Amino acid sequence: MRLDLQGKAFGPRAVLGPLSLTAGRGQRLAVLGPSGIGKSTLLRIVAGLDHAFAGHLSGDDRVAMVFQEPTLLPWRPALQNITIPTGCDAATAGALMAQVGLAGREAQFPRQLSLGQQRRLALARAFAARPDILLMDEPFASLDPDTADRMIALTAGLLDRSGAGLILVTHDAEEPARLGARPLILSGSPATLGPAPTDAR
Ligand SMILES: Nc1ncnc2c1ncn2[C@@H]1O[C@H](COP(=O)(O)OP(=O)(O)OP(=O)(O)O)[C@@H](O)[C@H]1O
Repeated sequence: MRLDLQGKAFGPRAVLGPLSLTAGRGQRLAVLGPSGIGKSTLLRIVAGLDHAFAGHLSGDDRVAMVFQEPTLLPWRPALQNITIPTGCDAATAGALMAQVGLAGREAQFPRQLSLGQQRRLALARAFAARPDILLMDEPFASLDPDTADRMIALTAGLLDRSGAGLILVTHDAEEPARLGARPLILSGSPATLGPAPTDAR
């Protein structure tokens, strides 16, 4: 995947300036920056969810997105929350549920799961789509520290096993290292991408 962005505006407001970003299998990147700088906007462009920008997105990598909110189907049991959106078979979905510690909960509905369990289900669903690049938008925010730790470890393990690349959007300066991701900072107005200060030393 390669994004050559000339600019992205919402109405008269230029949010993102010229920047380039490349990602692929096995490559892990993290995009950091203050609230409102344009991190989610950048990720939505990379995901192909926002086409209203000046520039060019190329590559045929398969992407899967994990949002901060689990965005599950409330009236479908956990297993079908994986099989329906991704088209994967029940055995694959069940194996992924086991890998994220949800074995035995296949028939439960999202409201019967804790927030941490719902997030893990959303993580399993993302990997069921067999992505070349996993896109994550603040996936560990508003979890208690132990639950966040567990989810970070699960994500790292699933990335290792699948070989998928990662673009992580986060506020947390420690998460990139914990996932082995190269930190990039979004800054300025309109915002552009640069290496994190520790990277530049
Ligand atoms: N659909 C939209 N219409 C108009 N403005 C928008 C839209 N989406 C985002 N913006 C604006 O673009 C800017 C960047 O938003 P974005 O959500 O990408 O920032 P962010 O860095 O992800 O913020 P946060 O860390 O708080 O999630 C913000 O000023 C926001 O208000």
